[in-house]
Amino acid sequence: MTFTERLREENDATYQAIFDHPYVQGLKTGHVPKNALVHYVKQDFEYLNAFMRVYGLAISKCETREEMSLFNEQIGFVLHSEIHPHNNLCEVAGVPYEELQGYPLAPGASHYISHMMTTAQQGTLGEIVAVLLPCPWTYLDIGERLMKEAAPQPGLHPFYEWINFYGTKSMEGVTGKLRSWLDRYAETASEREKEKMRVAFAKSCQLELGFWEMAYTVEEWPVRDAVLRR
Ligand SMILES: Cc1ncc(C[n+]2csc(CCO)c2C)c(N)n1
Repeated sequence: MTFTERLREENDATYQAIFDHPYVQGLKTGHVPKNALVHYVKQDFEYLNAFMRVYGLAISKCETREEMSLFNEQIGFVLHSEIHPHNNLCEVAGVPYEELQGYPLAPGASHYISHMMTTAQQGTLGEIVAVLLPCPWTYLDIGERLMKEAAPQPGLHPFYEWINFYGTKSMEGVTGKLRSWLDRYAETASEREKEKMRVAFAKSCQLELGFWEMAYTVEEWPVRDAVLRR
């Protein structure tokens, strides 16, 4: 069993809980409350900014052009392609994308980003890939299962674009590349480093679940007005 196969197996219950989450089930049936769509896009816009910064920190630790190229490619993908699924959710919510940018992070999103940033600042490249991998991998899992179970048709299913984006080749490509790099890093990592990779990966899986919950419950800080909009 490869290192990443083991990670997938160890976190199977979390993957399943993500798929069963009412937000994801709503994407399947085509019914997600408007305020949950809006909150998700606001938070995810900021999450993607943080994700690119983490790739930037990863580049600062690369020793080869091949590694630099992998992370550089991914920054381009987030910048230019991840806007499509966001646009789909905005269209269903009936709110322009531009209105959902620049909001403060809600607790769940903040927690996830802090976990990624801390790992990026303190960890090895292997730990950084481990912290990032659940992001494409849990979305690929959701996308593939929704493609099968909802079999969405263009023009008929409101979330066709979203499901199609995450359930097809490009997500498989990103996930496969990050997995093969992580498997490679694990081959030469010490037991202690591998343990850190396992913890980083497991926490990110849990925080992915937390992100859906944050969006579904429209989670805010306890004293809302005390957190200023940037
Ligand atoms: C909370 C959250 N988790 C995962 C994704 C999906 N995603 C974000 S960046 C990226 C590309 C990785 O290089 C992918 C697949 C998301 N949008 N929001």
